[in-house]
Order: sequence, then structure tokens, then C-alpha cells
Amino acid sequence: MISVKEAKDLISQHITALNPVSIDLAKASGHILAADIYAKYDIPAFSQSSMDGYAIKFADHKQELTLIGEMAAGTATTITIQNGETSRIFTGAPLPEGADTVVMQEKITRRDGKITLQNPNLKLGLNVRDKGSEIMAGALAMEKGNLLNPAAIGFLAGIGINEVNVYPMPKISIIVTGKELQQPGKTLEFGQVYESNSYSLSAALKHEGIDQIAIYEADDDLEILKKVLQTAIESSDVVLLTGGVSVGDYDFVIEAASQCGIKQIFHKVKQKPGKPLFFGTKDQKLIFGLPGNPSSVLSCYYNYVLPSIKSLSHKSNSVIEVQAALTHPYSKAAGLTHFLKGKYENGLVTPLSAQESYRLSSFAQANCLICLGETQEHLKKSDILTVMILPD
Ligand SMILES: Nc1nc2c(c(=O)[nH]1)N[C@H]1C(S)=C(S)[C@@H](COP(=O)(O)OP(=O)(O)OC[C@H]3O[C@@H](n4cnc5c(N)ncnc54)[C@H](O)[C@@H]3O)O[C@H]1N2
Ligand code: MOO
Repeated sequence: MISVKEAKDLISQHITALNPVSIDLAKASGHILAADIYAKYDIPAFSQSSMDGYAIKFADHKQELTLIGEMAAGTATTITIQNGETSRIFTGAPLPEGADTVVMQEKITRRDGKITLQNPNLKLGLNVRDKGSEIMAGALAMEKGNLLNPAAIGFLAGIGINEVNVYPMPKISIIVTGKELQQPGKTLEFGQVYESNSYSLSAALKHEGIDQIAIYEADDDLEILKKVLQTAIESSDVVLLTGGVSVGDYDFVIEAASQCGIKQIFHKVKQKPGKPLFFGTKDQKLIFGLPGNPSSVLSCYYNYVLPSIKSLSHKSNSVIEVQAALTHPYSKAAGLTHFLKGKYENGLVTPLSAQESYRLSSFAQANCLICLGETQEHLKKSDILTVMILPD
């Protein structure tokens, strides 16, 4: 059995980021940019007004001006103002030829087509957005490696970009194994349990913006499992199996993986929950055999799967580690790293009740996993521990 650190190191040694793809900007939110983007146009594409008011020549601002026309946002034609003239103008509209300044409409008096300004603070160029002031054609608009957050998406759309080169999100297959599984909403027959692993995993993956998720169910049968696993490997970048990785007579994941040509990187980690965790690769594809207990599945997801799928998409791990003081004494046996469902607040952390791996009730309340090292046994109140803050 290997340690948690060895397991994490082995996984990261086997990850190759996915090849960049070109996608619609509208679908690019949450992706990492894979190539620099240069502006194709000056933006704004023309000098434009930032206020509703009057376009003037600044040199004329002390005199009465004659109103000669109007510029509205979206107008396709322009006008020219001469000395002593002004034009009505609205926010976003192009400045008329000859104008260099805009006066807000609240700061003028208008009588018989004549305008007088009452704006002592007026300056040359006030309320004008210069052509190219956001970005000039040819300038670097965004560097590769940037996360395309909502503002980045809006910025790129605003400079006329509609397609971007990004690191894709991985396609994921989830295979739940077990003859005992019943779908929520149906009646539980004797011996059945409700299938929850595909629900928790899909929810966690969707939270990361991953939407290409295929879910398969496989009976406890080697031939069926091999067939499903083969299909899943062919159609996805990452395969998550749940259940069937332990030593029982009906645990076929290890054998199916081997017969499908998956190279075993490790099986079993010195940890609780999730001791029988399996990790293998086939070509560049990652295959995780997550121990079937619902809490083991999620604990292994946050420790191993999430950092891996982030790396595939060139992202950094979103599970942040902090140090926190224990609020109550806690004891465990030496030998395994324990990940406890906990509540973290203001530098203090409390292990929740119901830590058993078949239970999710405490996980549903937890905002962190408390990491207790292999050799640690008796922890005292105020001991400082490493805590993994879970994504919302
Ligand atoms: N003799 C030993 N027995 C077990 C060991 C061991 O070392 N020696 N390890 C135990 C540990 S720790 C774990 S964890 C489990 C993992 O076993 P499997 O991965 O083979 O999982 P299953 O036996 O298929 O299922 C375990 C448990 O989880 C329930 N389950 C499975 N899939 C789902 C699902 N999709 N939704 C909800 N619940 C699910 C299943 O009914 C079982 O109760 O092995 C121990 N045994
Ligand atoms: O590792 Mo198992 O998840 O302890 O029950």
C-alpha cells in the first residue's frame, strides 16, 4: 500500500494536459485560454460620447452655440460642426466631425435652437471615449493562460472575438457497479440500496463546468463490466468507476481494467476512507476505481480526481489547504491518513459526527476535509491541522 502523497505524485506524473481546441466564445466560460489573443480592431471603433448631451468644439465653450443636428447611438451617417455650432448627441453615439468635447444636457440652457453652457469644470475631451482607448488594433488583448471568467468573455466579445483557442474540459464517464443499486424514486426491494454515487459525482463535475458526462451502470459481472469499461474508455478522457475495487468475490474492477488493457499505476492507498482506491491509465486516459462507499467516493474525488481533471484543462487545484486549530480532542489509530468531514470557521475546525464511509449526512454538512497524518493518533484541542476547504 502506498501513502496519500505517493498516490498523488503518481497521478500527477501520469497527466498530460488535453490538446487545445477552438470553440465558440459563448461556450468558453470557465476555460483557460490556450493562445494569446490580439485585437483586430480599434475599440471603441470611433470617438464616442459617454453622456447624453451636446457635442461641441471646446474652443467655443464660452459662446452661445447654434444647434445644427443630432447624433444618435447606432447612426450610420455623420455630420460636421463648424465654429459656433453644436450637435445633440446621445451616449454611445459617434462624435460629429469637428467636435472634441461633450457637455451633459443637465449643464446647458437651450432657447430657440441656441445653447449656452453652464459648466465651469468643462475640459477639452470631457465625456468623450477616444477611438482605440479600450484597445488598439494589433495590441495584445489577452494572454494565454488566462481564465475566461464572465468579464473576460464579455471583454473579448466587446472587441469582436467570437471564437477562442482553449484547453478543453475533459469528457468524463461514470460507471456505477453493483447489483444492489436502485434508482432514487423507485421502491427499494430487500437488499437494494439507492444509487447515489453518480449523483454526487455528476453534481461535483457540473460544478467545475464539465458537461460531457456519460453515466453507465454495470452489474457485478466481469464480461458486462469489461464491455461498459471499453465503451467508456473509447468515448472519454477520464473514467470514474465506483464500487467493485475491493477484495470481494463480486469485485471485478481490477480484473476488468487489466483485461481492457488499462495499466495499473496503483491499487490501495494508506487512507480512510477510500483505502482500495485504484488508478490506471490507457494511452492518455485516466481511470479511477473509486471505492463504492458514497463518502469514500467523494473523499477520493476531492483528493485525487478533482486536481487531475483541473490539470487536464490546465487549471490549478481549487481545493485550498489551510491550517486550523482543532476545537475538540480526537483520536485515531496510527497507520492510515484520515480525511474527516469537518466544519471550518475562522481558523477553527470541528470534526462532524457520522464519519463512517457509508454515510453522507455529515459530508452534506461539511465545508472541509480535515487531514490527519498516517502516524497521528491522539490529537488535543488546539492542535494545528491541515484542512482542505471544499468547493461550494
Ligand atoms: N475484506 C475486506 N473487505 C473490505 C475491505 C477490505 O480491505 N477487506 N475494504 C472495505 C473498504 S475500506 C471499502 S471502501 C469497500 C470498498 O469496496 P468496493 O469498492 O468494492 O465497493 P462495493 O463493495 O461495491 O460497495 C461498497 C458499499 O458502497 C455501496 N455502493 C456502491 N456503489 C454505490 C452507489 N453507486 N451508490 C450508493 N452506494 C453504493 C455498496 O452498496 C456497499 O455498501 O470495501 C470494504 N470491504
Ligand atoms: O475506505 Mo472504506 O472507504 O473506509 O470504507
